[in-house]
This record gives sequence, structure tokens and C-alpha cells, in this order.
Amino acid sequence: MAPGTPFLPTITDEKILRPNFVRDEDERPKVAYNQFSNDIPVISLAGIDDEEGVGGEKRSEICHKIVAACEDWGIFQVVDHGVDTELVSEMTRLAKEFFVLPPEEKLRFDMSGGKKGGFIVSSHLQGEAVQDWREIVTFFSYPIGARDYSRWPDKPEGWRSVAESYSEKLMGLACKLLGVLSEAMGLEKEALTKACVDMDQKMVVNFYPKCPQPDLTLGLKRHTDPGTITLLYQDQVGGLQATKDGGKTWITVQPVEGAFVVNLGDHGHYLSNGRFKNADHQAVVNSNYERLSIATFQNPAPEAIVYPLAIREGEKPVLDEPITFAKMYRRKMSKDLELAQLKKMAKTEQEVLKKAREVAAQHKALNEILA
Ligand SMILES: O=C1C[C@@H](c2ccc(O)c(O)c2)Oc2cc(O)cc(O)c21
Ligand SMILES: O=C(O)CCC(=O)C(=O)O
Ligand SMILES: [Fe+2]
Repeated sequence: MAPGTPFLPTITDEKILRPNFVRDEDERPKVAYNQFSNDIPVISLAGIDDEEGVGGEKRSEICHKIVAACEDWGIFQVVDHGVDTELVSEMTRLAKEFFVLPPEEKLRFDMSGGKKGGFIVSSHLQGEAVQDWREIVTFFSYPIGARDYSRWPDKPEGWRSVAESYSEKLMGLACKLLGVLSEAMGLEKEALTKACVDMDQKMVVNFYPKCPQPDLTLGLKRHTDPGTITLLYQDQVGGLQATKDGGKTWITVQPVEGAFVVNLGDHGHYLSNGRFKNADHQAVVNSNYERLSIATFQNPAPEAIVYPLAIREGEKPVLDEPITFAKMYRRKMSKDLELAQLKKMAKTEQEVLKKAREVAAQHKALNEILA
């Protein structure tokens, strides 16, 4: 590796995890990457476009399943979703090929200096105390007019055209799902997409290399997504975990060939006045296999106003006042950072206290010997 190249999890063969990847005990994985659960429903979308009346029962059955999953977990999987299998496998092939490029090629898109889009180790959040065991490449795909292709990978060949088709198809699928949720809230089909004003879409390709000590770290720490809805394509390795009891118990989502994992983010949660959950999730890694996932985040425009669209009888609004998505996002990110830094300080304090106790015990022992 050229001198000065930053540490990349893809190119190390170290057997001991570096300390900046080691999580506090309470954050470490509790369930194995391949101990799969079927608690998260897998929903076929075949028939979702049927008109009301003849065949309409199929649509209403699908809608019921989606709504129940959103109320229970805020996360579900979809199959028969209409996104071409060939397109998905082309996108995943290119994504895998990107991560095996030499470091200097990936680092042409380095975004650690605060660039909007590109390649980075661990996270979009700079200044986190502990790093995630992942490399990502991220690019902004909607609104189309705002695309900055200079921050999209230009290798492997074909990236741009495949990513463009993939992003268009996923935008369509996301809008379809938001239509279902709008209707479940008693609103017109377009209500949620309209609340996003001009919907943003951002792709994050996550690559989780094999890890020497996977029990000590996470591929992606526990979080909720900030936006409206996220569609995640994952390979068959496994590692996505969800919790609905604040992190006491975790389940590993069973990978399903060709499926998208759909989860609601904070914006979806607030617009439904808390009726639909913002899925609390994380990704764990392992020492046997590398893993790839592609997250498509559907977010409102930064200036879109965030406030519940439907407040049911007897409910209080989950937000005190309307705020813009940009403000909501900034607040979330600075809260996340603050929490991580407080934890780091508390850890340092604990270490200082522990040292002080050890020194005091040594003094006591010495005094006893000398007495
Ligand atoms: O990478 C992610 C994952 C996710 C996220 C949210 C909040 C966190 O504190 C965190 O560590 C991860 O949602 C994202 C949202 C983005 O806008 C960009 C991302 O890269 C991500
Ligand atoms: O890779 C995964 O399984 C989770 C990815 C994720 O949660 C994200 O990118 O926000
Ligand atoms: Fe996520």
C-alpha cells in the first residue's frame, strides 16, 4: 500500500481489530449474523396494481399486510416487486467490482473532507468515536437536475447507466409503497410523496469486509434512517438486524433471494404521527464472508415541512411544531454525534476512575507493608 493511504478494512490482514473499531460491550452483537428469524414479513406485491373491483381484493390484502408490518416493526420485505432481476444483478456486480478496485482508485472519490458523495470508510458522520467495519460509496440520484456526476463512480465501466436505471426503478417502487401508506392514513394516494415536495434519493452501497473479531464490532451501528422510506437490497450472507424493544432483543433478517427489505425512517414515522414505526436496526459482520448491501434512501426535499399528516382521534401530535427536513436531519445527526462523544467521555472517566482505584489500592498495600 502507498505510504499515507488511510486504513481500509478491505486491504488489511490484521488478526486483531484496531481499537477504534471496538464497541462498548452494550453495543456489541447479541445475535449471530446467520441466526435467521422469520419475524419480519415477506410480502408478495403481485396484484398491487389491480384496480378496485375485479381483482381489487388482492391489492387490499397486500395493503393490509404492509400496514400491519409498518405498525409492528416498521420493516418488511417485498418480492414480486417488478424490478428486473437482471438490473439488480448488474447493479450488485458493479458494486462488488468497485470495492475490489485498488485503494487509490476508490480514494479518487474520497469524501472524508466533507464532499457530497463518494467513497469513505465507516460513516458519513465525521467525528464518531468508534468506527463501523464497512466501506461505503454513496451518490445522490434525485432530483435528476441536481445530480453531480463528478461524485458518482466512473469505474467499473457501465456504472452510470446501470445506476440511473436502478435508481429510476426504485423511485417507482418507493412511490408505490408510499401510495399504500397514504391510503392507509385515509389520505389521497399521492399525499406522502407530495409531503416530500421534490423527493430526494440517495444511494449508499455498503461493503462489509470479513472481520477478524466480529464479536467486538458492528458493520453499521444501531440507528433509524432519517428519511421517509428506505429500500435495501442485500446479498445472501446475512447481517441486517432489527429490534423493537429498544435493543434488548435483536433478530437477524433472513435474506430472501431477489427481495428488497423496506423500512420506514423518521420522516415516515412523524408523518404518520408515530403510527408507523421507524425501524431500529444495525448490521453485524463476520469472519467467514464479506457482505454487500445497497440502500436507497427516499428523503423529502430539505425545505419540506415535517409534521404529521393525519392525527387520529385521541392522539397528540408527536412533534411540537412543524420543522424543515433539513433542520430535523441536522438535529438528528448532531444528537447522534453528541451521544457518541458523551459515551467516549464517560468511558474515559471510567478508565480514570479505575486507574485511581488501582493506585489507591497500591498505596494501601504499601502502607500496610511499611506499617
Ligand atoms: O449510512 C447511513 C446509514 C443511516 C444512518 C443514520 C444515522 C446514523 O447515525 C448512522 O450512523 C447511519 O442512514 C444514512 C443516512 C444518510 O443520509 C447517509 C448515510 O450514509 C446513512
Ligand atoms: O447493510 C445493512 O444490512 C443495513 C444498511 C443500513 O441500514 C443503511 O444503509 O442504512
Ligand atoms: Fe439503515
